[in-house]
Amino acid sequence: MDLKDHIRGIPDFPKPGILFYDVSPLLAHGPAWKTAIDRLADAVRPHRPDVLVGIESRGFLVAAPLALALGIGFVMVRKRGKLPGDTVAHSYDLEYGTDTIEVQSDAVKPGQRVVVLDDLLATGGTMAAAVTLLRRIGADVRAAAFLVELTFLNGRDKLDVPSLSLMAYDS
Ligand SMILES: O=P(O)(O)OC[C@H]1O[C@H](OP(=O)(O)OP(=O)(O)O)[C@H](O)[C@@H]1O
Ligand SMILES: Nc1ncnc2[nH]cnc12
Repeated sequence: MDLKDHIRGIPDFPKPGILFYDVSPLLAHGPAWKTAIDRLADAVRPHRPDVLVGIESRGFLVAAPLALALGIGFVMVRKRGKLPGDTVAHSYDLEYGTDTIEVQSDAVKPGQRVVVLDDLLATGGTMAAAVTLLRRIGADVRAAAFLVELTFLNGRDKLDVPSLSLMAYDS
């Protein structure tokens, strides 16, 4: 099955000049979505994660079912101000703006092996910020994984962990 058949490119969203890669059709198609999670499970399993981390919000859609498929726990990295209790935060640049993400300080036990999930790798700013945060709370970050990678933005150059993606676009 070609998963790219279920990704839609929408020009000029959220601002002129950006081609938005929309994963909604993939999520809405049961067999394609199951295939995507199965393929990610096969790619992520060799990294032997103790826990998966998802980045709000589209990263949650990937990490939660994948954690269930692998039989391991799921931890949330959220946008600023959403998580209760003691948190650590990190700000970063996006392809179309800036943002801040947070994680609860006790979300991961020191030395736990984690793989971080997001729907899409663009400039890499979001994932690099998540890796920084997770290390600050003691995580052993083993890999980053995505449904879609925009290779022309060279996001993986910002990451010092192995980066896995199911679909790559070069423009
Ligand atoms: O590699 P980068 O340039 O950092 O961009 C990728 C990030 O941008 C999108 O999230 P967005 O902040 O738009 O939020 P959303 O998941 O809530 O839609 C996407 O889901 C990634 O998290
Ligand atoms: N071009 C893009 N399409 C979809 N999500 C994105 N997140 C950052 N850049 C994006």
